[in-house]
Amino acid sequence: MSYYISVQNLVKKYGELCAVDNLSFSVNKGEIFGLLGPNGAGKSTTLSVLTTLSDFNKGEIILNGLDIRKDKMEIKQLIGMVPQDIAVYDHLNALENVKFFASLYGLKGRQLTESAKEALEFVGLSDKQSIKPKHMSGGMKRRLNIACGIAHAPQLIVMDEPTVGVDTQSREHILNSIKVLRDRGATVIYTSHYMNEVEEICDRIAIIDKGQMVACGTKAELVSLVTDVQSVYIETKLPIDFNFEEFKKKQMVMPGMRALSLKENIIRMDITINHNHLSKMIEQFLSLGLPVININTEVPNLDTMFLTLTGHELR
Ligand SMILES: Nc1ncnc2c1ncn2[C@@H]1O[C@H](COP(=O)(O)OP(=O)(O)OP(=O)(O)O)[C@@H](O)[C@H]1O
Repeated sequence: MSYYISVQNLVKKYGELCAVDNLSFSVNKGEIFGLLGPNGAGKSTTLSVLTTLSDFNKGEIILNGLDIRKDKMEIKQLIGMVPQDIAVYDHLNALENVKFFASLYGLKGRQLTESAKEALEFVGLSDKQSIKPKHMSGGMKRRLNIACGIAHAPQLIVMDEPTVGVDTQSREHILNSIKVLRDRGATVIYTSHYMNEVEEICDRIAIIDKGQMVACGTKAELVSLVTDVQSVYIETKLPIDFNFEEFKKKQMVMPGMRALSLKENIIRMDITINHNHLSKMIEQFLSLGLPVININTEVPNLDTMFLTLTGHELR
């Protein structure tokens, strides 16, 4: 299988400090690929190497069939970078800012203006074209930062913590926009230390810590590295003569069932993820005359996974 991006044994040092330590991963075309890790894990450094902004000590990076050491200029043209620190000019208004960045990629004249306006519309700032960044909220500035990185319609969009310090509305807007960019065919690399964001939008996730790869895969694949069991809580109304031990004996023969327990009117079932057939469980409850009042599923999250694999919390 050929990947859109292949990073092999990447090493990047700052003096004695090895910020990226023999990192390897691949990104498919058209996916949102998340780089997740605590502060100082090496995410920004990896992005700055990938976007050709920094050199590296060892390793091989192939992007769209091009070698990053040999084909830097061609690779630059494919990329749109949304940096962690907002990089817009205070003396330019929103439209002028976006036009400035898009012009660096060769856009000119009417095409430049149209692309810049489209990018502003895309991030929900079309009515703010003539506003300067200093008169914008943090969330608006973040969205302008994104417009500046995408106006030239790059194949690869690299976003370094694009939601830091934004209000909920802007955050939702940004996350939805990223999915739309992916659905339009762009490949997105997204870094964050917000676990829930990465879980929500990324197709695959690489978890890095101290410059090294901890694990890489879809959320389900990552979670399955540490556990294959999830808990299902079914709230019911138990008859006075309900015999839990008998009920348990019957349920335990179900494929994948690991444990059952009862607390008040809630029955907890620990079942392997690939055997979690909710409809069958509901049928069984109903056939025994037990109404299903509420169902909750506790899926192990990436927090648990990170803690289990590294021995410390993500933050
Ligand atoms: N220009 C630099 N010179 C020296 N050390 C650096 C430089 N940039 C980063 N580092 C160090 O390299 C390590 C990795 O930093 P990096 O910024 O890549 O991590 P990160 O995962 O992006 O963290 P954050 O989430 O805080 O941005 C850290 O120990 C950091 O202090």
